[in-house]
Amino acid sequence: MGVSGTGKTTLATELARRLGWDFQEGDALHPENNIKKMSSGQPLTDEDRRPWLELCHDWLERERNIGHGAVLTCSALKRSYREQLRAGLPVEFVYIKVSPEVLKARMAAREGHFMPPSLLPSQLATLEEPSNDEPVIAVNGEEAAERVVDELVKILGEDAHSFVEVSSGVAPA
Ligand SMILES: Nc1ncnc2c1ncn2[C@@H]1O[C@H](COP(=O)(O)OP(=O)(O)OP(=O)(O)O)[C@@H](O)[C@H]1O
Ligand SMILES: O=C(O)[C@H](O)[C@@H](O)[C@H](O)[C@H](O)CO
Repeated sequence: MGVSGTGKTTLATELARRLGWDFQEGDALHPENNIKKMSSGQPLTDEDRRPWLELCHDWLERERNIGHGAVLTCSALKRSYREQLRAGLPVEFVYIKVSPEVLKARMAAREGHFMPPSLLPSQLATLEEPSNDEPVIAVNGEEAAERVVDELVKILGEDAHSFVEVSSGVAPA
C-alpha cells in the first residue's frame, strides 16, 4: 500500500516471486471509468473506489479460500479502505514510505503509465498513514528494492505458516 509511485508494483512482484505466492496488480481491477478518470487528471472519490476495493477484497478472499499466500498491490489510502480490504481475512499491509520529492521525480520519469504526476498532491492529501493498531509493516521505499524485499521475505516468510493455518481454517496447534 501507498500513494502512486511508491513502488508497490516493483516490490510486490518480486516479493510474490520470492515467496512463491500468487500476485494480483490492484490497478488491473479498477473499473474502466476509474482509469479514465485518473488518466484525465481527476482524483477518485470514495464512491469510485468502493466497487474496486470490493473486487480487491474478493480476490484476497478467494486466495484465502484456496489456502494460498497472496500479494495484492492497492493504494489503500484510507483506514476505512483498509478495513474493507481486510474484513474477515488475515491481511498484513506493507506500507511503503517515500518522500514527496522522490515521488515527484519518480512519477515525472515514468513513461507509459496512466497516472499523471499532477495527481500526486491529491494522493498525498488523501493518505491516512496506518496506525499501530492496524496490521502493518512499514518499509522505507527509498532503499534499494532488493533490500526491502529481502527484509519482507524474512518477516512474511516466517509468518507464512500462521497465515496458512488461519486461511485454511485449521486451528494453530
Ligand atoms: N525502491 C526503489 N528505488 C528506486 N526506484 C524505485 C523503487 N521502487 C520503485 N521504483 C521506481 O519508481 C517508479 C514507480 O514504481 P512502481 O510503478 O512500482 O510504483 P507503484 O506504487 O506501483 O505506482 P502506481 O501505484 O502509480 O502504479 C518506477 O519507475 C520504479 O522503477
Ligand atoms: O486509490 C487511488 O487513488 C488509486 O488506486 C491510485 O492510487 C492509483 O490507482 C495507483 O496508485 C496507480 O497510480
